[in-house]
Amino acid sequence: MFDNGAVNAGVDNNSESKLNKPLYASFARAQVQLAALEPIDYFFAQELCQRLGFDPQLFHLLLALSESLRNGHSCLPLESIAGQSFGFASDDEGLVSHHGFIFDELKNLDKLLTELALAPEQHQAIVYHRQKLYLRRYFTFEVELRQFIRDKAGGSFAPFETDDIKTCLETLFPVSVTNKGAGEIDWQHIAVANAVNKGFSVIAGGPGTGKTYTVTKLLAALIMLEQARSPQKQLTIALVAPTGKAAQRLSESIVKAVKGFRGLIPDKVLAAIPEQALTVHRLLGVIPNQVNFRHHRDNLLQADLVLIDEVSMVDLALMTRVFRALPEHSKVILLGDADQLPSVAAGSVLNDVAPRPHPGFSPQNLAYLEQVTACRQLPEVKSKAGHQAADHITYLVKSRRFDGQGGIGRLAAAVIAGRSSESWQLLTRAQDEGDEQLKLLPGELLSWLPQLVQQYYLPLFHCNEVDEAFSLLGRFRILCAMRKGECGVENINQVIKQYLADKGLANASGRLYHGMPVMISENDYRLGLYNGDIGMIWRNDKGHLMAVFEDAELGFKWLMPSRLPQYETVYAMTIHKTQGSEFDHVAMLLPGQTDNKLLSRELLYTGITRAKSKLSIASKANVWSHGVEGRVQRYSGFSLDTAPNEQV
Ligand SMILES: Nc1ncnc2c1ncn2[C@@H]1O[C@H](COP(=O)(O)OP(=O)(O)OP(=O)(O)O)[C@@H](O)[C@H]1O
Repeated sequence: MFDNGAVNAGVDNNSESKLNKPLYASFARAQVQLAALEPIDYFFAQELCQRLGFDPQLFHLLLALSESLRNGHSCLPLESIAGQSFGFASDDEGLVSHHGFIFDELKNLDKLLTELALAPEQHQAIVYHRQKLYLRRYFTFEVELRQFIRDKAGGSFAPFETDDIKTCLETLFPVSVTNKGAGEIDWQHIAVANAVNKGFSVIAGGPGTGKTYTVTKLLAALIMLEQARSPQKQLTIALVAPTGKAAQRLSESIVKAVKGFRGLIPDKVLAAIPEQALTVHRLLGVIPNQVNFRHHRDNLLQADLVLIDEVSMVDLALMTRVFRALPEHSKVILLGDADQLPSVAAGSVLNDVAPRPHPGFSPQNLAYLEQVTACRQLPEVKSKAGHQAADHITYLVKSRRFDGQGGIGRLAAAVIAGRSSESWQLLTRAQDEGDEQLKLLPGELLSWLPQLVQQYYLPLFHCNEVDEAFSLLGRFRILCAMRKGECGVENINQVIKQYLADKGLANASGRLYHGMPVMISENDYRLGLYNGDIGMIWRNDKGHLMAVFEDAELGFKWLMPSRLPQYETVYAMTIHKTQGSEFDHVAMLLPGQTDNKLLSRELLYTGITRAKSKLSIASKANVWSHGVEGRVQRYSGFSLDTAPNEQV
């Protein structure tokens, strides 16, 4: 069946026996018909059809659902596939390699799934709800998370007096520019005012918009107000981020902000702001070799407030687990940049809770904000229906790092807005216009790569101390869109290793060498090393080659290389893996061809915004515009604004 070349050939829609028989004789036969089919999709669909019947439409819906989950969606909306072909592929000449399968129209698919009784209360492994098909696990996560957030947003804590908030804000924002003139709203001031009386808040904004600066003032505000209300009470605050690197950056930014606030904010208040951030996994308490954490709904965390940074990287399942482990009274503050790539695993929590553009505040919230900040220019929400999720979100818009004139900031803004020709012009003209920040690298890899290696990687071999080497390593990184191909991570790392080996410094055949930068590619909870952690191979005082990693408590953690979990060399890394990190100089390489599903404006934006002061890009014009025009879309059924009985 299906392997005679015709689309949907051999499907007997009327046959009684069809529901008992697998549609394809084997996985290999299915692969002949359907392009990009993975074993997991096939066996998932087989397994479920054993119970639900081998209806061809259902079987292929299940394949599509499994593929959706692999691609990070939390569900499969029927409208995204109804009437369309699935698994079809042809080559450049139009020669068909996989005939695929054509899905029925929406109303027929809807009828089929409705009749199968897959509603949430039916306790099937899959759920059909509001024309979306889910794996029950993800449906449950969405329902749960939405309810948790709504409960927090509903506020089960004692609010502060408005006058006290006003006084506190006057201390924190003494020369507020809130009313300086039209369009000059100080969103940092508004963000603190907005979050200080809520149980759930999101502060979102691009790089350098002052998220950490603002949230440090917010923590100070909460501590001041709490100390005034109950002097004996010490707020327990947990600062967390999804990766070790992001946690380290959060700690550093908070320390810097606290230092800058001395004199403005009482020392007693600043002393109560924690400066050490943890990874989300560490907060929840990893149990080696188990998916469950030490903290969960029956063993709650002790926290009055949990601040989660870089939320775009946190997936749906992990976020739900954090909320499950929180006591009822604890507040949650999420920080992140919703324009960045979503999490690797399924979900797009930040995007789902913080829709853009901001629809405005509800009249009630607006009145409160006007009262405590004296700002009269805030946007009011147009529609008054539903739950006011937008009241819990504030966007910071002004970058303090990129002044709007520098190339990196302008390029990032043009890319995320999808303005492909403008962004390409920024790149091509950068040289002529003397832009110090941007550079378009010439086409041939070997015409520019050696110079960057000499500038940034050769000096690693001349460092006497390991901390000097780490600080050098943190200054520059090559970011690739992909792993494979000439411009992929694997090839670039090999080319650099060979170049260094030719100079007698590195070892290109895979043996360890002094000064080799490595990145961990699997979590090892016992060693406290996580996927994405970056370290170096370094000769210790005794002359032994050791693996060394920066460590928040120890300074450096030294390990025998034989103990390392899986790792790879890291002169170049994927853009995906650099989320949560920044470098003074970034060189970003795009593939040579446009036939690449990974390219998207979110990917380019994430890569661009990893650069603090210099960005060099190697790309062809057509690949660049293909990337800027592409979008990452994540399907989910999650919305905070629907009424409770509408579920998800
Ligand atoms: N209102 C302000 N006045 C002066 N400096 C500010 C202000 N807001 C932010 N900054 C400075 O701008 C820089 C970036 O701020 P911050 O690190 O808080 O931004 P962020 O949005 O958290 O950045 P990231 O992209 O690193 O997450 C810091 O040096 C900070 O001290």
